[in-house]
Amino acid sequence: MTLLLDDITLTYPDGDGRLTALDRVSLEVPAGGLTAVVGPSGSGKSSLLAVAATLVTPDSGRVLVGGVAATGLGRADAAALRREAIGIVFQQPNLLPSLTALEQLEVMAHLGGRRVRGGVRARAGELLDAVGLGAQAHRRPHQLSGGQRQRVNIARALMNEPKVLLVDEPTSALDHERGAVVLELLARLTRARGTATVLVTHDRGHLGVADRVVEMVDGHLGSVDTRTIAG
Ligand SMILES: Nc1ncnc2c1ncn2[C@@H]1O[C@H](COP(=O)(O)OP(=O)(O)OP(=O)(O)O)[C@@H](O)[C@H]1O
Repeated sequence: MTLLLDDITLTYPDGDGRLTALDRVSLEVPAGGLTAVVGPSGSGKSSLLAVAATLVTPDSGRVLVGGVAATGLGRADAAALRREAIGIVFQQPNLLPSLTALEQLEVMAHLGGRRVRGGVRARAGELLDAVGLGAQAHRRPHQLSGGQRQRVNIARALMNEPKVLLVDEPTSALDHERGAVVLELLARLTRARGTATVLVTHDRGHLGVADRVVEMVDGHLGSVDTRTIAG
């Protein structure tokens, strides 16, 4: 199993007590699988992604990335694991304004501190082709549409060949049609590149692209029958 969350409990300080954001949550995502997480506001979806990304340490439970324990690591080891094995796509692309699409990807490889097979530039160009932006490789963010920026964001997250791809509301700034293009792309890349992908989304209209849909309710995770929410 490429991403395994095992019996995760996460609490936050809340006045005199603690608020339980994740209550004994377990989730398995295989290589090449896309799991969508839906659920009401405040149900714990972002907390789940933050724990999977090793950005937040749970009170109890284990996170395994490619069979390697990601919980209980020191700060430096957790940062190295994130750089090498985890790609993160946030809601807002946060591209660097002065860099071209190609350069946004190249920077990631240098931050990763390792040689990318076939050369950094070649890989960046290949990923931009894969997200349909080969012709826009030399444009800066202000010369791209919102959907195109989000596609650069996804390509950038894949630059260091992560095992796990964590994606938070990638379509929130896009209309339905452009959102559909981004999610179909995500599903295709997940299968082609064998990432274990977790997608948090409010948008139930596009869940057909997922292999599996789970629902967070009040910190608990349950399965959803996609046939009941398709369309
Ligand atoms: N840093 C924090 N400190 C205290 N409480 C927090 C913190 N972050 C989140 N929470 C609380 O934990 C619960 C889960 O929040 P979380 O952000 O994971 O939900 P969500 O499902 O992602 O919500 P949304 O869809 O609105 O983004 C909420 O009750 C929230 O208020």
